[in-house]
Amino acid sequence: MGVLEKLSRKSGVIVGDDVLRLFEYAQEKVFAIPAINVTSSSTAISALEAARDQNCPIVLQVSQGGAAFFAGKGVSNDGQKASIAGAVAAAHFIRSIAPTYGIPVVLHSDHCAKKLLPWLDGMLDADEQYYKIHGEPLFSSHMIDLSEEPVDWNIATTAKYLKRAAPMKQWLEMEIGITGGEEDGVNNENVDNAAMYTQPQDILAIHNALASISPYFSIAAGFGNVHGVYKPGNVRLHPELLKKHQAYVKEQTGSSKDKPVFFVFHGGSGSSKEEYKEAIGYGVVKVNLDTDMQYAYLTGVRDYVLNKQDYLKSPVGNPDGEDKPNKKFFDPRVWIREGEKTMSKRVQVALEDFNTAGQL
Ligand SMILES: O=C(CO)COP(=O)(O)O
Ligand SMILES: O=C[C@H](O)COP(=O)(O)O
Ligand SMILES: [Zn+2]
Ligand SMILES: [Zn+2]
Repeated sequence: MGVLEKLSRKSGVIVGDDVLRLFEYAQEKVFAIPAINVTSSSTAISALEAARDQNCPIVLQVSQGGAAFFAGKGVSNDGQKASIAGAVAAAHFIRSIAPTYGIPVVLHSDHCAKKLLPWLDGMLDADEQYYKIHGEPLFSSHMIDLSEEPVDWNIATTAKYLKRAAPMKQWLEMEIGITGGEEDGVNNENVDNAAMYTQPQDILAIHNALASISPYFSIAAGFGNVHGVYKPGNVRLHPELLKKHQAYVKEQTGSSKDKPVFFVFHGGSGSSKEEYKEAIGYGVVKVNLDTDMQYAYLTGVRDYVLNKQDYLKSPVGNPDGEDKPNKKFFDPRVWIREGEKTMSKRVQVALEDFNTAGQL
């Protein structure tokens, strides 16, 4: 008995009502799905492998910069061309490989600020083209992040995008309240403290505006979240705000649900198990993790290179003999694999922390 019973597609990229059912089930069983930022086939499979081994669903997401990296840093990103092409390529790769891992996968795109909207427009064009052929969008979901703009404009523009996504039953995640730290080169390190903590009235206004269009949306509400990892004590999270938002929306809308809102936890790296647990208890269904994964991937590669340095200094010749070839040490499948293993282990820790493990 698990989430697979609720899903029409049990393996590979899921869309539409399956995404809704997955998040509903997560709220009911009080777990969240880690959303792992992927920038390559290698990081994508590291996350898939972890979810397969823990028998659970996973969200894979590409940021605007990550998508450009997928396309290749040597490609011009004028007009978001590289970010669009890279996101589409990542989506096709993930769609093609995910069934091999035998788990449901949500295919998502991360923060899209106002100046990056041409990127989202380009992905939506690809979704609509895919929909014409396959009856479903290429991506399960996208994020729009107009949290730095005036609230009214944020809500009205998000609603416009949800209207475009709705006929495809595509999920849209939006942001209100600014996530601190850095994202896509936008520095929010000195942002006004109050702007980082969302007000319940804003959540209600969003809920009312979006629920009348489509049920397929979630809110990344600021509760002190910060991207990146900092010295302990520098970030103060207030997940209890999410509890207040749920109670306020329930009271104001007369909803029969105790958790009428699907929340997303941004800046998941560096938080404590207690913070995750509390936030998940208040209806967080997705926790974004990037920085911890970047570091985990590095450690495997770093330790390999440091431990094997005498075998990596030249193509031939190592401590075992000056004529010994080093090919089996510098083959990228060997050292990149070490990064995959350490990243995969870190994803597994998240799957346990968020109570995702074993939920299939
Ligand atoms: O929120 C994130 C991506 O949107 C990830 O944040 P971290 O890098 O802090 O894990
Ligand atoms: O926004 C948060 C994610 O960590 C994405 O980061 P990025 O823009 O450096 O790829
Ligand atoms: Zn943001
Ligand atoms: Zn984020």
